[in-house]
Amino acid sequence: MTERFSFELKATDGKARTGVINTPRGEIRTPAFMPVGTAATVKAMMPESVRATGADILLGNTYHLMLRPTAERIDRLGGLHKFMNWDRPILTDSGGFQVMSLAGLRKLTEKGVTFKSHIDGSKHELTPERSMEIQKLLGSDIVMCFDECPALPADRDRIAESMRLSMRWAARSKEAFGDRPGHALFGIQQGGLEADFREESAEALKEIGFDGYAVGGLAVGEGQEAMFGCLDHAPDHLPKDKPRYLMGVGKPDDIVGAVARGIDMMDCVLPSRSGRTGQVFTRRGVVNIKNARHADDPRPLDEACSCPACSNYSRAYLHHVYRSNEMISGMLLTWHNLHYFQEIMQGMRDAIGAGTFEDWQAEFHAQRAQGDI
Ligand SMILES: CNc1nc2cc3nc[nH]c(=O)c3cc2[nH]1
Repeated sequence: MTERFSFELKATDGKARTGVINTPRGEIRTPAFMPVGTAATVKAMMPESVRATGADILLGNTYHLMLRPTAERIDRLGGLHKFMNWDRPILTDSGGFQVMSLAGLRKLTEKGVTFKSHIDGSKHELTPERSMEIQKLLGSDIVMCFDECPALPADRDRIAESMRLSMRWAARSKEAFGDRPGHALFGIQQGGLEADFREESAEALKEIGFDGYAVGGLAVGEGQEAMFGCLDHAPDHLPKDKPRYLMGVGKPDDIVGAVARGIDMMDCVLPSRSGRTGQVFTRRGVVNIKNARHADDPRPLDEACSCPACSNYSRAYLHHVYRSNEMISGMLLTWHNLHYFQEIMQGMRDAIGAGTFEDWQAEFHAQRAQGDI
């Protein structure tokens, strides 16, 4: 077990990379997908089940936990790992993105943001310094800089102004983070879809120096074509020897396309949220389990899947418990979706290691039928 945080690049295939991030709480195999554990739980999953799907690391949300139960209470109770019974690595985001998408009555200044809680309307402030303090109280292994993620579409002036504010906040985040062996601080590249601003942001972050670099400002409604267009150049300016984390992505084909463009880590609520709304991801495409055509279908969701849902239950059963609004529906479908997302990651890690990523991608796309299956 290492006391330090380090990234080992094991192999590359084109722009795709595979490696291992070593942390005091265990290793993270890359490319890695992080299930989202918003309020100290990956919804509908026990932590041991999250691990059983193949996850090495999960994500916690600063915004939600600072409001309820508060970072101070989690610290008094031994930190987030102990609190939620997950002893492997946790990455926490810095809160800015959730403030802009969830909170009420927001006021943005050079200092930070003030806002009203979406839970009880109480007033709060987030600054780079406060975000670092909260993430330290939570005990997270990978801390994210406090940044501002502009809504797209936005004009170039707005994108530049926002990116430059985030770069000043990145420097303040680094200053406030201090020197914490075994813990990592990741900078977040901004710049919208503008190649010149993306390069300027990367240069600013490298000047400050971070343990890893996120590509932020994407998966905000720009669509896959625009996102991939940005990913065709944005990661190129980031250090090759540090992990690259694309925030908030995504659907299976988004994930594959991002890895093909040099991304090492991703997170998304899609597999868990979809597990609760009956949307099931399979190697042949999406199954909407609420569709009446499944009512008498004795087959599993996916014959080739080894998860508990596919091993022990029929589509007819899963259709029934979804329609009956039974809790086991969210449990089984979430488990399946997370299992499938981790299977995609393992497939890519193996293919990149073997130099067969092109063929793997071709097979991945060939298997996907259109629409419901
Ligand atoms: C679901 N899409 C999405 N989730 C995000 C989280 C983020 N956090 C910090 N900074 C970001 O730019 C950022 C962008 C994001 N896009």
